[in-house]
Amino acid sequence: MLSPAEATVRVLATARPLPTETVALPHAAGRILAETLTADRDFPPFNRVAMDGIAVSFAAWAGGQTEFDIAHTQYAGEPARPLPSPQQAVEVMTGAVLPAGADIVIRYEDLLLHDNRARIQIPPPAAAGVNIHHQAADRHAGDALLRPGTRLGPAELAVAATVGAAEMAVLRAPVVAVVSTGDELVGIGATPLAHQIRRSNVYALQALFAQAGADISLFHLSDNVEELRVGLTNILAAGFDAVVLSGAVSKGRADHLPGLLRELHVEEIFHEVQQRPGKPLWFGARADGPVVFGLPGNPVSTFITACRYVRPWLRAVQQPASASETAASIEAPQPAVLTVDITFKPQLTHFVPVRMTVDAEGRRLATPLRVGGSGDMMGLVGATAFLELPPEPAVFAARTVWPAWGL
Ligand SMILES: Nc1nc2c(c(=O)[nH]1)N[C@H]1C(S)=C(S)[C@@H](COP(=O)(O)OP(=O)(O)OC[C@H]3O[C@@H](n4cnc5c(N)ncnc54)[C@H](O)[C@@H]3O)O[C@H]1N2
Ligand code: MOO
Repeated sequence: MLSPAEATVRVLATARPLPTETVALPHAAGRILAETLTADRDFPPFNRVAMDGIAVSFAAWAGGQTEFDIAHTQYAGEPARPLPSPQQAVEVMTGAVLPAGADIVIRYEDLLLHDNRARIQIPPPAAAGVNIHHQAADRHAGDALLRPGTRLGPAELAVAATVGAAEMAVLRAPVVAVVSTGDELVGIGATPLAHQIRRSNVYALQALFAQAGADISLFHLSDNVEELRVGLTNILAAGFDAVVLSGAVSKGRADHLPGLLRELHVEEIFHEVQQRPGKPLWFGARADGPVVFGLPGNPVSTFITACRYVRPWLRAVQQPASASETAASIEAPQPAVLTVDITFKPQLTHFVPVRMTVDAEGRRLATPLRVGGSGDMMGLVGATAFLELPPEPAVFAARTVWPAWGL
């Protein structure tokens, strides 16, 4: 049976970068940039007044002059007019261009204004430049600001807007079918009969994959082989990048998926991984078609295998071929200190949902949550990561360090 590390290699080997498309800036939120966005001008583009007040010549003020006639007022959005003489001042508003000839701004709070004259109430500082955001202080024209592979969040979109990127090349979002299977499952709006439960897994998967940038369609298929065959045939032909199934991959008489997928020309890449939860995990791919994840149906197994295998695949297909730091940007576990002893005897990698905290020395501490078993989805509430404990040793002592995957 494959280890989680070997299974990961096989999953990621199927990941190809998605094609690029051009989208208008308001539609780029959450997408992965596929080009370099550069500064089209200096930032700030001019010496920008940073406080409302007056602009004067520092040399005049430092030379002893404390009263200045106000020559005119310079608002933000007006072409710059110079300071007529070093003995005068210009009233300036935040965001205005600093008048040529002035090199310091004094806030209204530090002035007395009377009869078009300003008297400065504070001593001059050591040097000019105060309350001025100097041209190119942040970035120079031509500087690369955002590189391919960057996920476009709020800050990145503001940068794109300020350099005038009204549209930009991004990777197409992965399109993913999330499919629940099982005759015991009813919709969330239904009142289940005594032998039924509401389908919950697909909503966890939908939220998880949406966070990872995917476009998701939900489906439900019954355990009836004929219905499964027809439903799967349609889903496999519908142009999805990935099909993620939950349930029906274990050894039960209604666990038809592995056989059916083979019949539908989805090549099995592996079935079963040396892990708990999630041992029955199935993974395959169809030539010129989607990859298919068959996640074990128990809710904790579904969730952890989705985090551990599907999400890295979604990240990998969202790395443009031109991105330089591909390997680094693919998710990696972080070391964390286990806070309690754990004993786990099976020769399986053990995934343990934990809540992470940081101690006074900055160490990341992992405290296991009380999860009743892989059916106990309630136990996952509050989890912020899961530990990956190897098959050996059977006893994991408090204060030892293990890899943790963030949720
Ligand atoms: N004889 C064996 N039995 C089982 C084995 C095994 O190795 N030998 N493995 C166990 C493990 S481990 C797991 S995990 C489960 C996985 O089974 P399946 O993937 O076939 O999943 P199902 O049987 O369809 O469902 C399991 C469980 O999860 C519930 N479920 C399924 N889908 C949903 C959903 N969308 N929302 C909420 N709950 C869902 C389902 O009702 C079942 O209770 O097999 C063990 N058995
Ligand atoms: O290993 Mo299964 O995935 O625990 O319930």
